Amino acid sequence: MGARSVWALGCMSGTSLDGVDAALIRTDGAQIHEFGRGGYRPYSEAERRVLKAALGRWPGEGLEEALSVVQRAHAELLADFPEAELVGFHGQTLAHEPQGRGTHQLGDGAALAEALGRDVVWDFRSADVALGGEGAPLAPFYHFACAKWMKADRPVAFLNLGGVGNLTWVDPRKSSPEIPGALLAFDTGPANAPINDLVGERLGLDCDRDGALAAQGEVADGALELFLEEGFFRRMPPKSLDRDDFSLMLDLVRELSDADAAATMTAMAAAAVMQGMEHCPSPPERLLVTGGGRHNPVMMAMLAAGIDCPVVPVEAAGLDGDMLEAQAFGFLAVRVAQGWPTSAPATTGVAAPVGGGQVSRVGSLVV
Ligand SMILES: Nc1ncnc2c1ncn2[C@@H]1O[C@H](COP(=O)(O)OP(=O)(O)OP(=O)(O)O)[C@@H](O)[C@H]1O
Ligand SMILES: CC(=O)N[C@H]1[C@@H]2OC[C@@H](O2)[C@@H](O)[C@@H]1O[C@H](C)C(=O)O
Repeated sequence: MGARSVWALGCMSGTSLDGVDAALIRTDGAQIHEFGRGGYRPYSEAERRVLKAALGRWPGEGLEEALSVVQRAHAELLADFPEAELVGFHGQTLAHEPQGRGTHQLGDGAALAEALGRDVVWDFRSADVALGGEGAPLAPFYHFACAKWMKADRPVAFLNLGGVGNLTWVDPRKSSPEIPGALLAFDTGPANAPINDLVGERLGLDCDRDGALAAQGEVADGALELFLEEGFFRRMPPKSLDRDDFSLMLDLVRELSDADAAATMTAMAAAAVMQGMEHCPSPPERLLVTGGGRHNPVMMAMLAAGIDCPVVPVEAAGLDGDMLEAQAFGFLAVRVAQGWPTSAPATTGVAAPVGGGQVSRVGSLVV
């Protein structure tokens, strides 16, 4: 493919199970040349129930209905983007045990390529896990490109507050042409997923919108301390999590009122990030927050109170925090098509830099 810049369409169905994001990005897999439009296809209540019931399952474990939800949602959304030359299809993570059974993103990229008539890159995480890596997070190489795009000249950190949280520290002054040099990345801990589960179970809500419930509650310090005793927080990065690895959180807040439980879980997500910040090799100039959690003012205020550098949404740097992960998988798709790595020892703990992803070609990309 040389260093040609292509319009890639990245699509992400995240651990929050709210829907599929898609975003266009023009890139050669090293630099961001232009951002394009994005789109969103929410899952219906019934679809979300099907996906939730499929969580924790592996291929061959009765996933036909969930697969058809994922395929249909993506095909519908992606049909609105005829200008895409290449598609990066993350799929829906159902299970993630990098040191155990592997990692499982539901989705059939070959079928999607046929349905769309576009080349599709998919199954981004398996190769990394096969080489001893965590398989996640994979956005860090894209965060590095964002730091360059922003013309950052000092270390910055990116925090994604999705269902799970993940942090990337990047020094934009150091890099090689194909592998970003100075990076450290890892999952920080649970973020929105347990809060969604709490308010879903107790109040039938999708999420604690704008932190309205948490704002009325008191943080239960005892529960917060027990949470921080989890072994995950003593592990050195790189490290990653499955969506429900911290299901004990619901037990820790079971006796609390709705508002106190929401406040405590929000504080848990923020405290996990504060612990994570201690791993940064040097203090970042600022912490740029992406993902749905940046819309939660209670979570953002807790982070700002506990972190030494400014904590701001990525919009402060001209980026789009609702689309950044989808853009990341468009960017990574181009890297895979180039034969370039998508992860490295410092981002996933993989033995050597590796390019994940299967490529299902139907010939849309002129190389
Ligand atoms: N206004 C808001 N107030 C509170 N929470 C919000 C708001 N908007 C979004 N969220 C939270 O953000 C979540 C969606 O975040 P996002 O789309 O970044 O997650 P995801 O991509 O599914 O997860 P992951 O990054 O773990 O794969 C919602 O499910 C909700 O919990
Ligand atoms: C296994 C998996 O799907 N992990 C997701 C999840 O959601 C956030 C966090 O946990 C991160 O590790 C990853 O997603 C982002 C997009 C990543 O790979 O960078």
